[in-house]
Amino acid sequence: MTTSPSVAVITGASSGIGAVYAERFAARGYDLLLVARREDRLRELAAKLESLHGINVQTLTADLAKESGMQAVEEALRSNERISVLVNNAGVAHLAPFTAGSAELHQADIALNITALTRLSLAALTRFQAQNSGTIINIASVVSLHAIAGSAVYSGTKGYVLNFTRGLQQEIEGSNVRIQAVLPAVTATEIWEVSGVSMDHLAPESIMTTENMVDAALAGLDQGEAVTVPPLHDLALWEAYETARLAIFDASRTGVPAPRYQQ
Ligand SMILES: NC(=O)C1=CN([C@@H]2O[C@H](COP(=O)(O)OP(=O)(O)OC[C@H]3O[C@@H](n4cnc5c(N)ncnc54)[C@H](OP(=O)(O)O)[C@@H]3O)[C@@H](O)[C@H]2O)C=CC1
Ligand SMILES: N[C@@H](C=O)C(=O)O
Repeated sequence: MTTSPSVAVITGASSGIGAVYAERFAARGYDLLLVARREDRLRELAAKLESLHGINVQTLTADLAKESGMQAVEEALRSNERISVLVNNAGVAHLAPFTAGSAELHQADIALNITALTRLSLAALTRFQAQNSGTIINIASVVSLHAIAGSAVYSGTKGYVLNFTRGLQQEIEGSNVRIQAVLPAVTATEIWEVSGVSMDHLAPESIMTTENMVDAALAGLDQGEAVTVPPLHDLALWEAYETARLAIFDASRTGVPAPRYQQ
């Protein structure tokens, strides 16, 4: 009896980081379900990966900032029992002063970066927990840890992705389900043109290729990391940050205002 390959669902697979995740999961023998709005790009990538790797690739054209798009992907995640990987990668950035953006623009960015990621995680994780297997990869950002002028909404959404992932990781502890948060820094993709900041304005030495970013992130996944920061060389910095973060949380359970606030 032959068993069908598992399926990896990759959102935002029509360019950049998502397209490389598609290639890497194809090389690992997965069938794919590729999601984005640009159908021509998805079909082109699907044809290439099918012919290179002999796998089956489905495409789903969906706007994940819209209810109908979210529902279409939720339905696939709920109904296809072969899906064992979800890469929540689709995301958008508009890097400009907060008050220069409209309510509609901010709402659409939040819908894609937060709402869609949350709903697709729910659809996938419900089944993954029931079958005690499956992997979710959530693409956050180093700006999950820091915000600068012009990145308030984008950093806010990516902060959500990191903390949301941390919460889920606590809930699945002890099971065979895996959830990883990936925090890329500057990576050479189209997101920069969309964001309003050209990559030409960035320090060339700070820019990582999509291939290096995804390969490092997958190495982190294979090593069992919960949070992977591909370009961070000094791991001691991360460990100090984690230690301080947890220490502040624990030390805040005093029930008493700190002396500096007592008048
Ligand atoms: N590049 C960087 O420097 C960094 C990127 N990231 C994150 O990496 C992820 C991937 O981005 P990246 O590869 O850089 O950028 P790209 O712009 O190359 O890719 C974004 C992907 O998301 C898809 N997408 C955008 N809007 C929608 C939508 N409304 N519905 C469905 N799909 C959508 C795009 O496809 P389509 O337009 O066809 O819909 C595209 O496939 C994002 O979450 C981003 O925040 C994090 C840190 C750094
Ligand atoms: N995507 C980048 C900004 O647009 C980032 O997360 O650093």
